[in-house]
Amino acid sequence: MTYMKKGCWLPEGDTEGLVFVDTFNDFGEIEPHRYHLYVSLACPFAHRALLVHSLLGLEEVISVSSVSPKRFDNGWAFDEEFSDPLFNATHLQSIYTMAKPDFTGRITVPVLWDKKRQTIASNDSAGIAHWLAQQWQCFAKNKIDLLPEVNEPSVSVLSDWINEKVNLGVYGAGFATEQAGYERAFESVFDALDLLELRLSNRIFLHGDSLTMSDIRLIPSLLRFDSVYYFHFKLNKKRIQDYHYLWRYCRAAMDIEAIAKTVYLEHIKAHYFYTHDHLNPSRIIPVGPDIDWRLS
Ligand SMILES: N[C@@H](CCC(=O)N[C@@H](CS)C(=O)NCC(=O)O)C(=O)O
Repeated sequence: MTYMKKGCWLPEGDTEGLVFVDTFNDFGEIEPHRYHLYVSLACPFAHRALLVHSLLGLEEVISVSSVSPKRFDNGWAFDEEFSDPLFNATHLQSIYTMAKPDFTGRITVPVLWDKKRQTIASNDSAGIAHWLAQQWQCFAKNKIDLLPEVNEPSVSVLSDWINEKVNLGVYGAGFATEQAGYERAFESVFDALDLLELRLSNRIFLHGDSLTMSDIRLIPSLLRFDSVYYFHFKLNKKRIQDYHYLWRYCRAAMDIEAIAKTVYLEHIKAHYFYTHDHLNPSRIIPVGPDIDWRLS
C-alpha cells in the first residue's frame, strides 16, 4: 500500500506515525455535467458507484473514466487507453493534491470530482453510491429505487454486514501474513457465503425481486470471486459456481445489461494478478477461467 503524507508520496511501508485525517465528503448540488467519477474497473468498491450510475442510466449527466488496471509504485495511474479526461494527469495522486495540496492518506478509487468547485466531493464508495441512488432520481433514465423506504433498515444492516464479511473479508484472507489469521478470515468468508446462499434460496435478489443497495455491495465481490479471489486470495473452499443459489444470483445479475456492461474481467484480473506482486511475484495473469454467465 502506498500513501501520501502532507502532499508528498511515501515509499512503500514508510507509514510510521501516519494518521489518516483526510477524507472527502462534501457533495454539492445536483447539476448535470458538474461531476466526474473516477473509478478503477478492477476495484469492487468503485464498482458500487459504477453500478448505481449504470443502473440509473446517468451516463449523459455524470461522466466516468477508469484508471489503468496496473498499479505501480506511484499508485493508480492513467495511460493511453485509460487517460484522465479532465486534466490529462499521469497519476490519480495529482487529483488528490489538486483538491488538497497537503493531503495525507491513501490514494484510492472511486473519486467524485466536482468541476464547479474544482475539488473532490467524495472518495467514499458507499457515500457516492448512496448519493447517486438517492439524489439523482430526477435525472435518471431508469427509475430504479435501490433504497426502498419499506426495506431501508434491513438494507442498511445487511449492506454493512456484507461490507465487513465479504467485501473486506476477502482482503483479510488475501492479505493475511500468518497462517492463523488467514484461516480465520477464510472461515469467516465461507460462513458468510453459506448464510447468503440460504437467504437466496427463496428470492432472486437479497431483499426480494428487485435490486437494492445490499445487492450493490454483494455483486462486485461475487463477480470477482471465481476469477480472482479463489486463486489469488487462496479462498479455494468453493467457487461461486459451486453454490446453487449464489450462482443463480450472479447469473441473474449479469443478465441485466446495465450490470453486465460494467464488468471487465480481463481488466480485473490484470489489476489483481499484476499489481499484488507480493502475492504473485511472476506477475503472470491467468488466462482462465472461462465463465458462462448465461441463465440457461
Ligand atoms: N474509502 C474507499 C476505499 C476503496 C479502496 O480501498 N479502493 C482500493 C482499490 S479496491 C484502492 O484504491 N486502493 C489503493 C491503495 O490502497 O493504495 C471506498 O471508497 O470504499
